[in-house]
Amino acid sequence: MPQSIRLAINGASGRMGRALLALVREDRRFELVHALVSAGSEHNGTPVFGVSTGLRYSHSWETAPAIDVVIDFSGPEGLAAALVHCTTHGIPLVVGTTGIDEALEVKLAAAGRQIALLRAANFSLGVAVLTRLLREAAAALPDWDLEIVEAHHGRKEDAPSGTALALGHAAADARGTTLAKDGVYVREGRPGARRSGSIGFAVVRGGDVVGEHTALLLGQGERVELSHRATDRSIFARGALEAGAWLATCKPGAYSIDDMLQDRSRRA
Ligand SMILES: NC(=O)C1=CN([C@@H]2O[C@H](COP(=O)(O)OP(=O)(O)OC[C@H]3O[C@@H](n4cnc5c(N)ncnc54)[C@H](OP(=O)(O)O)[C@@H]3O)[C@@H](O)[C@H]2O)C=CC1
Ligand SMILES: O=C(O)C1=N[C@H](C(=O)O)C[C@H](O)C1
Repeated sequence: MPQSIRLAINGASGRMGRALLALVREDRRFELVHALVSAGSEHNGTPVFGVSTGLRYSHSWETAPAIDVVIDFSGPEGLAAALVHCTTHGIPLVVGTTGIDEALEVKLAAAGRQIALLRAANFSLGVAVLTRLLREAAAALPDWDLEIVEAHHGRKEDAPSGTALALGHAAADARGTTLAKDGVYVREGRPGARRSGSIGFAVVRGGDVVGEHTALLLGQGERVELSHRATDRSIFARGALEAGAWLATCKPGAYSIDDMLQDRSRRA
């Protein structure tokens, strides 16, 4: 049997981190060698899988052992630190964190020229298909109004979600425009009539909603609704692990989920 992939999870104590730990424990492709949390975390130094395995949560990259791939679901600050470690040591990095600002975007673009880096705002297969369907619908119905509505749990920190923005970028691209030009994120007071060609975003936050996205294509007398509803975080974790196993075999470069799916179907 080939050697297992030495995996580090950045953000290991979070909602996504816990979903990953539950799967990794049963996945013989991987050996979890480092589980990172924030410097102030209550989990720091405590056992990850119970005392018998010896692995403890850590806030330090300096004490990291040899790693074959890092999966990050930590947030922008944690991701910035992971980027430094991965680019310094040439380690492939899977990025799930969303809500990334311009400065970090620039660093990510640079890192994608040095290491194998795969980013996805959403690791579910259903959202990959939804994105393709939306591209097609947005291009086929160029004059219809387009609005993207998303809903998430009340603890989510960024808005609109990374997935909503990725859907918006895909639709804008299919219509030959950009979100910088046509995205509308706030409507309040008397914003006036809807500007033709704009792409609007609406955000719902509350409860334990895992993640829901709907693209509304609104015509006169009819509409198309394309929706995806995640009901279990393990779908994102499973997708991220597939990405990690694949990325560990890749040369440096910036990759997407579509790159992985195409490469795997070519090899099959
Ligand atoms: N691409 C996708 O498919 C998905 C993306 N996401 C995105 O993933 C990110 C995380 O989401 P979620 O798990 O819900 O968030 P949580 O807040 O539940 O988890 C964040 C985790 O990151 C840790 N952390 C915070 N700061 C640092 C740091 N500086 N270094 C290392 N670890 C750190 C926290 O540790 P502690 O609190 O113990 O200090 C915690 O374990 C978000 O950006 C979210 O939008 C979420 C789901 C799916
Ligand atoms: O924070 C979350 O929970 C999620 N974040 C991602 C996003 O911002 O799109 C993906 C998923 O919807 C869950």
